[in-house]
Amino acid sequence: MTNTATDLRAMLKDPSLLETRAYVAGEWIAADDGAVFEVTNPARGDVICTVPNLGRDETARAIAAADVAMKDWAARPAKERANILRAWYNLMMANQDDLGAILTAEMGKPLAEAKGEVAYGASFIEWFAEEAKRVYGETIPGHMRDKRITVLKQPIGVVGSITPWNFPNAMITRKCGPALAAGCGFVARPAAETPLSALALAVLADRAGLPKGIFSVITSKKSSDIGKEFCENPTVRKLTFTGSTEVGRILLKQAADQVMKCSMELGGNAPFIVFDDADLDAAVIGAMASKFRNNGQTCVCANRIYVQVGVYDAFAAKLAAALAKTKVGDGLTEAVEFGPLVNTAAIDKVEEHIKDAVAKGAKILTGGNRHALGGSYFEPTILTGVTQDMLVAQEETFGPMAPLFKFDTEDQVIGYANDTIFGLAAYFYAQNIGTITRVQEALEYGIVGVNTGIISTEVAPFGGVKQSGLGREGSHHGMEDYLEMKYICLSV
Ligand SMILES: NC(=O)C1=CN([C@@H]2O[C@H](COP(=O)(O)OP(=O)(O)OC[C@H]3O[C@@H](n4cnc5c(N)ncnc54)[C@H](OP(=O)(O)O)[C@@H]3O)[C@@H](O)[C@H]2O)C=CC1
Ligand SMILES: O=C(O)[C@H](O)CS(=O)(=O)O
Repeated sequence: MTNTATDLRAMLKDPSLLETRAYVAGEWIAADDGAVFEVTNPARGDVICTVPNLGRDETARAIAAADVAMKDWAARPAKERANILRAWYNLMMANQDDLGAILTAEMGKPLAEAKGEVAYGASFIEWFAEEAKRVYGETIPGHMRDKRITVLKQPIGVVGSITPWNFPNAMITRKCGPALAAGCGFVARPAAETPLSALALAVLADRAGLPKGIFSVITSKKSSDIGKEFCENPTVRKLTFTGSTEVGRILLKQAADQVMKCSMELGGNAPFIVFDDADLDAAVIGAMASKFRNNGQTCVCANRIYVQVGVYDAFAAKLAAALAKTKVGDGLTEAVEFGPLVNTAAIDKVEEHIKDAVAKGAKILTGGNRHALGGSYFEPTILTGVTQDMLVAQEETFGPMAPLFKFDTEDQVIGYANDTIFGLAAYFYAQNIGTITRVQEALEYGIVGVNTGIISTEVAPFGGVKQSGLGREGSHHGMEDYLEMKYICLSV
């Protein structure tokens, strides 16, 4: 093993996808002041490359270019936009291996999972290429003899986008797909930890024929200045954000000054409930998928696992046995289920939750320590005897730690599950149709998985209630966040 930059370039079929300049107004640029910041590989701790550290001036230029470009882009026939988006989708899938390798290098998720994210991300471009052709208005019977009423759907305008490091490909395409399909201009600011996936998408966007200026990628070490430019620049009509509820609140406050339309995909605290009559083997498969996907660094992952008293011990033993078959390592060089966490700060949160739970009576069934590989690797962990008074019941762990809570009755576990400010995803396993009907209705969440631990798809409306967000992404509903409705009253 040499270093990531050398190994990565050797892996890539198309090394030009490892782009290290920012993409602004259709040009590949450095920062105005020449500043750069490092992009590191969390699996090895080495520096992959540097990218430009852009600020508000470069962001303002990207916004202005998007505004100019969208005049023609929005005026094109929808099928023209659809065809270009479809060409972009085709290029993403044709370069899936390379995009996956770049994603693993900068974020750490194992290569198989990274390639899966590329396909998931591409599916939003494919889906919204089709939705572009179905932005329908309506006519309404007039309220007076001489009145004719129509309703138009028009692109909302230039969109500012801020996304997290945990899905550095799909979180961008889940936003730019509908925005570009609707005819909007789009300025993306990816997380500082993971700019390379966004830049690779821009390389392919250019090749697909997206008009210069309609899509820009702002790389920056800090995001707060970029966020302020998005919120204060009068040309920006929409802010779309995926990340923590804490930052979502900051952005909503900033966006209020211009009464800016916002889409917010925020934090979660997903309950995963196993009833006595559940298919336990299926529930274990679901828990492994939901809890440990992306090393638990997922807003919809199971954060609290509630197991009914009659099957608690059996479920715990089966889950531990399944976990024992998994492998931790560098996702670029070997087939593993667990890579490193994105950084060592992420480990601090996991350790804090474990320490707090054990201090309050929980037991470590497996794992519980930093991994022997060092760096930001952590042992996949299961805790038993977890209770509602522990930190993990109220905060996202965002790491490979499965806390098992015990419950007695349906009413009790619904109360536990809903006792949080979050409302993104929830899951439960049961066979009785009465239980299923009552529980799916009683859970206060935007997404409910019934006898499944994976709910992510481009065809369904993804989003949360309470403090997990505003709006929906994916499905035909996903277009609405990037359209304005215009009511025309014609007097004849
Ligand atoms: N609902 C959903 O679909 C998802 C929700 N999340 C949530 O995100 C969190 C984990 O991701 P994480 O990246 O740590 O979340 P953060 O909220 O810390 O960061 C998300 C993005 O916001 C940027 N950011 C941070 N502070 C500001 C600010 N003041 N103004 C503008 N932008 C800012 C970050 O930039 P930088 O990091 O470069 O500083 C990053 O690009 C978890 O809570 C998770 O639940 C994650 C993915 C999906
Ligand atoms: O970042 C996340 O957690 C994603 O929203 C999860 S998903 O869309 O891949 O389910």
